[in-house]
Amino acid sequence: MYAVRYELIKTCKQSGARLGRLHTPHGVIETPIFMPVGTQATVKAMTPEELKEIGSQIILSNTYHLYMRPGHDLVKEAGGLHKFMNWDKPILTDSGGFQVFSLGPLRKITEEGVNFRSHIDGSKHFISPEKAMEIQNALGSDIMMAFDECAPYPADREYVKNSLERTTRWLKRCKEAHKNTENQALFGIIQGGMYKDLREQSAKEVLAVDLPGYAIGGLSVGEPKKLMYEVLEYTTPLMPVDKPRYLMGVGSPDDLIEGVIRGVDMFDCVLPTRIARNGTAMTSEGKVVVRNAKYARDFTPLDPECDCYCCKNYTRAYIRHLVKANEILASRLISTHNLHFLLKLMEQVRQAIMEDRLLDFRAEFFQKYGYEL
Ligand SMILES: CN(C)CCSCc1cc(N)cc2c(=O)[nH]c(N)nc12
Repeated sequence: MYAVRYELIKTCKQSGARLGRLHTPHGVIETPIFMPVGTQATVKAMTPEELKEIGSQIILSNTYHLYMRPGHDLVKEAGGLHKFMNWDKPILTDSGGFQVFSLGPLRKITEEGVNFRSHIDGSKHFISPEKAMEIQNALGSDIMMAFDECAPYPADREYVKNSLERTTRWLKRCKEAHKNTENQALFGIIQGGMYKDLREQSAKEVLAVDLPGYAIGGLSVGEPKKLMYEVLEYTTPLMPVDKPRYLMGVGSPDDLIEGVIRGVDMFDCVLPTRIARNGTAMTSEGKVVVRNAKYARDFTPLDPECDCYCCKNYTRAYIRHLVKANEILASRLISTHNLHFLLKLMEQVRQAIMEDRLLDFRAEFFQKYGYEL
């Protein structure tokens, strides 16, 4: 019996996309789902109440960051991550693999694990699959990601093949080290870069490890969108239909819709909150860079079609003023809007799957947002 169980509700007759429900110890999640990212135990600039208000069903946090600060033992002492950050819905934690590999020259990979220096104070550290599991077990997240290597892009075949094979060996060690299987679900991560035969090999090896869910890693690492869609096209069909499929690190509006059409159920991305802090909003008519002078006397909302707290109460002129004055409220308001925009988009996607019209919805949305089909 797993801690997390996926229920396939319906498949869209027009696109093949899936409508599902993910049952977790902290509640049920309607999929396809976008997961706001809260790397350091907070979705930046947002309170848990505000996240619930805009419809967040689950949030992400990060093993590497919380291990480095404040330490997983402190979070455990606080009663676990849910209690520590006052979030009583599901939490997914990434394993830290991606983060330690992003440290570049500061890290050394061995079969045992990864030696690296802290991005905070340069101190030496070591994370192994076992350590990544110990940390996530201490955090108490509902879904824990296996410790993997996300190969860089581009990367040569030899490197990608050796890396995916080590990721498989690490996955087996993660499963071996997993305590608390009743309350926490371990997801495996399929790698293989942009090579079809290596994706097939990684899928075969990772799916041979019986787990409640699986992710597609190694994408959204700088490759062209078309290449990501191509890899998805031949990877998702290899995955079981009765388990959730999580595409890691993906989150622009077009990528979410294209990913759902290719059979993905779960997504995460820092994009909505990151661009918010740079003063950029996602709106139904495309991006609005609100710091732009043309909005100085624009007394209309960020998005005329949006019913979020920001769009109901503030104008572009006011938000531009806050951005120019580097006021904290600018980040709060634009983050609220951008997250609401993506969560609302996924709600419309789920509705379109229910009505067997997701391809029509894509055409309508792309036309308005200014995307090319
Ligand atoms: C908070 N986010 C920035 C981090 C969560 S998603 C990170 C993330 C993003 C991408 N693109 C690929 C991978 C991958 O292949 N493996 C792992 N473990 N994480 C990944």
